[in-house]
Amino acid sequence: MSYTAKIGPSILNSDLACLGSECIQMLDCGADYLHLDVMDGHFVPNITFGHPVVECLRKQLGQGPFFDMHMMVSRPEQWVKPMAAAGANQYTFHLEATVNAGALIKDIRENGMKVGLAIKPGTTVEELGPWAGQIDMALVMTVEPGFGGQKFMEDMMPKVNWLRTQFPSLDIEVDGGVGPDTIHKCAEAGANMIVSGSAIMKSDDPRSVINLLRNVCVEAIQKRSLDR
Ligand SMILES: O=C(CO)[C@@H](O)[C@H](O)COP(=O)(O)O
Ligand SMILES: [Fe+2]
Repeated sequence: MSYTAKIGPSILNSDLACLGSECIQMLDCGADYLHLDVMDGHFVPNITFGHPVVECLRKQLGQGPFFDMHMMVSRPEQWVKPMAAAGANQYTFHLEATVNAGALIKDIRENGMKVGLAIKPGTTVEELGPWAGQIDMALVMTVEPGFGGQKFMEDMMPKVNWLRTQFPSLDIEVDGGVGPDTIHKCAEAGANMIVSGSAIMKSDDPRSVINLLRNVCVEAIQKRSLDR
């Protein structure tokens, strides 16, 4: 068991006019990484930002913070090089958005980034399975991608459980509606990379929320290791 609990705030619902300082606040509050949601208005019915913003963030924040790019875009192949040049660390693309996941995985690696592979709620985890040995992280969406602040879909947990059983060392991320009320389900199922947007951003005490999410995850990881 080589994975650890990591909390990645999603800055989608933050004040995007102050993106840099919002990210710095999250890191100061103990975030392990930043989950940056890229939407193209085509793969999802919303638009956010692209690699020029990521480049500015990297300049402002320095080399330290880990940027997990959640690419909710129709042609993920198109943005690999620009995102790598902008300073992205991990390129998480959607399985539904490509016809050649193998070539894309190779390209992401050749451009020096880690590989994340995401599935929407309607995609079965068995479709992701064949790629799991070639990626760094699997992202199980727990809402329909496109917007922050939606209700957590508990019926996605069997996917997480299946992945944890089949791939004991894989980083498994959950994203959508995750906060203090839903973290236990995610942690018990085996998720270790926790994306949380509104629950952290809207809290008066983001540090406590981040700590709570991490503690629940750490406990679940310890319990799983004792049960083995
Ligand atoms: O990718 C997405 C939405 O498509 C997420 O990263 C959300 O932005 C997370 O926000 P909450 O659901 O936690 O508010
Ligand atoms: Fe996301």
